[in-house]
Formats: sequence, structure tokens, C-alpha cells
Amino acid sequence: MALAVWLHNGDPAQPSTAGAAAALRQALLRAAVHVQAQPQDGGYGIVVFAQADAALLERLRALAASACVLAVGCEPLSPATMWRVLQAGACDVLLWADAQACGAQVLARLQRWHAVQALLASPAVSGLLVGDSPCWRALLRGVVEVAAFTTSSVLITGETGTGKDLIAQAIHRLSGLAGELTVLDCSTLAPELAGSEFFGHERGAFTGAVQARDGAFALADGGLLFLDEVGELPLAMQAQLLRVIQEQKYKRLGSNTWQPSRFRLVCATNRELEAEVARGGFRADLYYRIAAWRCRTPPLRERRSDILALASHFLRQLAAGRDYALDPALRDYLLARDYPGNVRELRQTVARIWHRHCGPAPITLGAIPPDERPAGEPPWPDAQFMAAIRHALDRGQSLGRIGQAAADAAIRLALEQEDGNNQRAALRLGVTDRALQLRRKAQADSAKTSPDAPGAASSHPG
Ligand SMILES: Nc1ncnc2c1ncn2[C@@H]1O[C@H](COP(=O)(O)OP(=O)(O)OP(=O)(O)O)[C@@H](O)[C@H]1O
Repeated sequence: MALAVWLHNGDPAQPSTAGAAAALRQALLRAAVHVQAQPQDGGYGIVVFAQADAALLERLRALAASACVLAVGCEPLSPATMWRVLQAGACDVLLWADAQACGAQVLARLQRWHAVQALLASPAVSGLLVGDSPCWRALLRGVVEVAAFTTSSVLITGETGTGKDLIAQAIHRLSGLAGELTVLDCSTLAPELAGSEFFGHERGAFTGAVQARDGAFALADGGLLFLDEVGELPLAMQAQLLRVIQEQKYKRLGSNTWQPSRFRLVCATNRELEAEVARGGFRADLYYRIAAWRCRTPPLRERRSDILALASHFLRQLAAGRDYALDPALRDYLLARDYPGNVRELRQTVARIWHRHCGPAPITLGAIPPDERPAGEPPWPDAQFMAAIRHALDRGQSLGRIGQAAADAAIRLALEQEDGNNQRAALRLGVTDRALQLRRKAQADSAKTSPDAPGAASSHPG
């Protein structure tokens, strides 16, 4: 996969940006990077600029919604300006020094992003973790980068059923470790056996220790130790774990011999661990060791646009690889439903529907178990509406543009449904015939003067 990037001069009138953009273009071409004429969805962009004014920030926001953008400032930038550029969605911001140094920095970043992108598309990640919503993509990009390019410990926080366990598996796959993934669920450790679960024991170390046994530290040597529900770890055990992490060695219960163990540590919890630290329930020194890098798996309600892809993924798993279509009404049901148990609950919902379905035709609403069918009309605004608004906000759209686009869409749909009849469409929309005519004329005029204006493409011809 050849590396391609779009290069944009944000201040064409400024000689400094013109010079920097030209030098950067040369440096990229020398490194066999293809410089594109247009930004590509999911691609990379470089914006060279002198002034981070409102127009540039708006441009960055629009680009960053679908691409990784590197901002390169050609004049000295204040920290406040750098923050604004990052808040507008730039993945990184650099200061132009000279062509050679800056070219090398830009190239290094592009190569890293490209490598991360390739890993995201690899079966190790895409075959395991489904989702393309902006928040899920941002999470995965961070996970892949830290997993593949560092040996850092990782703390994964998030509600139940949001994929923490799967993220740990992905980190193991990407770490390049020869050793296994060893999982220990700290919420199921019986206090009297917890030491043995971690350290292992010698024969006769305690009553019932009829055989010597390896613990998690031995099993994880050379691999990855995943401590699930780490927030449940008793304080005494926390102190012992800290020591092993610091010294990279441990003793089996009943033994005097130190055993080395080198493992990568990944922990997960659905507790607010920082609050636990503040309240004294979790050791601060351990927290900082296990949380060298942190990430949060978003609840499904924050990534509703992934629901159908996840549902299809689970259906394919249940149907042993066969693809089954979902009837539109069933898709709407899945999109509008709440999932307090997050992706796990979606998976179970799909499984219950699948179990009731038979035959090759698309799966319909009738496959929903009777006790799960909603009573009465669903409330409005519903989750789908909220998801569309959230998506518009994520893309940096203002209240005015969102309202305008929603009104334009309602008019277009009402007209479509009433076969273009203005009077009937007006009745549906709760406005007068004349008001709708005026509105459509205003839409058509605005489309003529501004081809990029919101709704231009959607305005219905008179
Ligand atoms: N992005 C995803 N793609 C595919 N499957 C997913 C995804 N996220 C979660 N799942 C599925 O949802 C279920 C729950 O995921 P997982 O066990 O990783 O959640 P968790 O956050 O660790 O939950 P808990 O805190 O309860 O242990 C699993 O069946 C998992 O395969």
C-alpha cells in the first residue's frame, strides 16, 4: 500500500506558507509519497498555515472528520493557537523550522499513521473488533499505536459489555510477544487462594496444596497478563502486585527462590479507578504503574452508528459464516432500542432473534421474542434522531446548519411521499401551502447562489 497524502496551503497569500508547502512537497516526492490533488476519506492530509483564523479552523474541522490531518505552522504559534488547532481535530501540530528537519518529522508521522492504518485493517484487529464510528475508530487507533509501538502497560476502563476484554486480546495480538495471553479475573479471586493464583505454590505450601502449581506470573512470563476487574483487587494483593511489577520477579508460595517474570500488563475495570485512588480504595503507586496508557471503551449509546455492523457480525457468527439480511423494520428496531448491557446485550438480542428465525428470507420483526416487543408507539425524538444530531455535532456543524438541514430534509421527504403535491406536503408538515412554496423558493435560490450550501443537493425542484 503506497503512502499518499493531500497537501493543502491554508494561507496561499503568505510567502512563508507557499515556500514551506513547496519544500514539503519536494521532500514527500523524494520519499516516494504520492501527493494527491484532493483529500481522500480515511486518508492523510497536511495543512500548512501561518494564521489559525476561523476559516482555517473550520477547514480543519471539516477535514479531520474524515482524515488524519497534520497541521504545520509556518509562523511562531502560541500554545493557545496550538490547542485551538488540536481542538479543531488536527491529529498533530508541528512548527516549520527548515525543509530538511520538518520534512523528516512530517514523513515520520505519516509513516507511523500509515503503519497504524495497515494494522487496523489487518485480520488481527478488523477480524476481532467491529465498528467504524468516529469514537470507536479514535479508540482503536490509539490502542493499535500503543500496542504495536510501545511496551507500555495499558488500563482499559469502560462500562460492562463494551469490549474491554476484546481490546486486551487485540493488544496481545499486536504486541508481538512470543508468550501467551494469561487472564485473571480479580472479581472471582477467593481471598484465601488469591496469593496462589498470582504466585503459584510449592507442594505442601498450605493445607490442600497437594501438588506444586504455576500461578499467573509464571504463566504470563514472556507474554501478556490481563487483569480483568482490577478495581476489585484487595489492598494487600495490590501491594504484592506492585512489588512484582517493580522487581520483575516473584516467589512461589512456600518457596525461597526468586523466579523472573517479564510480562506486559493490561488491566481493565468498569470502576472509576481515579476516584478509588482519591478515596483510598486503590493504591496510587499501583495505579500509575498499571495506567501508563489509558483508554476508555465507549458505551454503545455513544456509537449507535455501529449497531447494524455489529448485529451483522454477530449474525454471521451465529449462522456459521452465512450472511442473512435484516428487514428494514427490524433494523430500525435494533437501532432505536436501548442497550444498558452494551455490545454484549446487542449480541444476546441478535442471538434471541436468530434462534426464532428460520428460512432463507430476510429476518423480520416477527422474530423478536414476544416479551421483548415494544408496547405502543415508540417515543420521539428517538435514539436514531439523536444519533444523527450527534454525528452532525461531531462533524462541527452549527445549530443553524443542523436546523436548516433537518428542515430541508423534512420538506424533501414530505414532498417525495406526497408525489410532489405541495398542498398535501404542507398539510403533513403543519404549515400553509404558501409558506411551503416560499420555503422551497428560498431553498432553490440558496442552492443557485451557493452550490455548497447545506441542503443545496437536497432541494426539491419547484
Ligand atoms: N467492537 C466489538 N466487535 C465485536 N464484538 C464485540 C465488540 N465489543 C464487544 N463485543 C462482544 O461483546 C461481548 C462483550 O465484550 P467484552 O467481554 O469484551 O466486554 P467487557 O467490556 O470486557 O465486559 P465486562 O466488563 O462485563 O467484562 C463479547 O461477546 C464481545 O465479543
